[in-house]
Amino acid sequence: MEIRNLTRSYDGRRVVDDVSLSILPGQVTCLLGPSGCGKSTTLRIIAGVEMQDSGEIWVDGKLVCDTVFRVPPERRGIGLMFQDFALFPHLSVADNVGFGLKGSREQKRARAEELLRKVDLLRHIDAFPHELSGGEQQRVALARALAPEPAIMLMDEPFSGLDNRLRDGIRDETLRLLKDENTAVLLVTHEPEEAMRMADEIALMRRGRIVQQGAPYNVYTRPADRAAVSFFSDVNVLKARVDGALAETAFGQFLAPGIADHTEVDIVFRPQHVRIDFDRGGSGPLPTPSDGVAARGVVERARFLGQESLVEFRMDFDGGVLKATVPGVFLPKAGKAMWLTVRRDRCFVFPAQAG
Ligand SMILES: Nc1ncnc2c1ncn2[C@@H]1O[C@H](COP(=O)(O)OP(=O)(O)OP(=O)(O)O)[C@@H](O)[C@H]1O
Repeated sequence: MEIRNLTRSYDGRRVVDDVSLSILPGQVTCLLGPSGCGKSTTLRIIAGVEMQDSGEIWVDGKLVCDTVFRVPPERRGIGLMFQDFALFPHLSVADNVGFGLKGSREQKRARAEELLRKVDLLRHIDAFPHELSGGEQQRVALARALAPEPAIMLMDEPFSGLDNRLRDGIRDETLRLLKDENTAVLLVTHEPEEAMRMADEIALMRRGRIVQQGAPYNVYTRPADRAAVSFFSDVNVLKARVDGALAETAFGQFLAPGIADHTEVDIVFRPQHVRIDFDRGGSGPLPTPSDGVAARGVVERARFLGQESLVEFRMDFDGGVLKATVPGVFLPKAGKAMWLTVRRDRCFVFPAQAG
């Protein structure tokens, strides 16, 4: 499926702004972004329940809709799965799954059996929805959406109604089934973890626009801007000014290629890329090319978060706070002086943003 330059405004405000995307068979593309950025509107336009102001949607080289021509939703070969998926309460599991299918009763039953076996619910084929747990109902909804063999599946926050314990298992199972059926998937979510877990491709959306697109690893390690870094994790930000393609900081110099002299920059890095060293008689580790210069800070607070510990330092050089995470348990006492260094290859330098 190819989406070209979709635009949609409400009351003069563009909520979908020139969105283009390709979605391939057997791949999960995640539309990831904060609440209100236009993800659901994009999905509703693709589903055909909402009209765009401009732009086109193509499937398999055929035009599905532009501003004049429009294939109706039910003839687009698109399956839908939304957060508030509703099974028909008065129909059995088998009839729910077979609902959108053509053919004889036996054929519908056979397809329902095939899919229910795949989601491991064959034993519940004659049960009614209220007899199933939330997670089981979700799997029935997935089987129902996949039953007509849609070439494309649109999923809008499909797992957000489930409790955490169930969610990981159902996500993985859903992924396996979608791959098995070679479906092209567009999944909308506001949770970076979900996108990282599910996606072959992430399209990061902000204020109606796609600001970055790529494999999860690339989007995470080569973010387009400061907001893209902080969307995925906590960040630390150092302020500096460029001089001769270098930005001078208490952690030493950072390369700022392509940024004009005198530009204010943000040097952004994640807490897991801060290294902590103990104070040795008032000094820290010697400078290295990979870690730069050490800067002194005093522990303000340390908390154990389960897999890792988060330590906040009040830094000597500007009185600001920097965060560091350390795997396992590391809970130094407040007031203890330590030295921080930052992995150079994990820092991003961007022209400064306000705030
Ligand atoms: N029918 C409508 N009329 C007017 N404004 C709308 C309509 N539908 C959506 N909007 C507005 O468009 C913006 C984008 O909404 P949309 O639901 O696409 O965002 P989203 O990224 O999916 O957010 P969420 O994750 O919270 O659902 C919001 O500000 C919303 O208030």
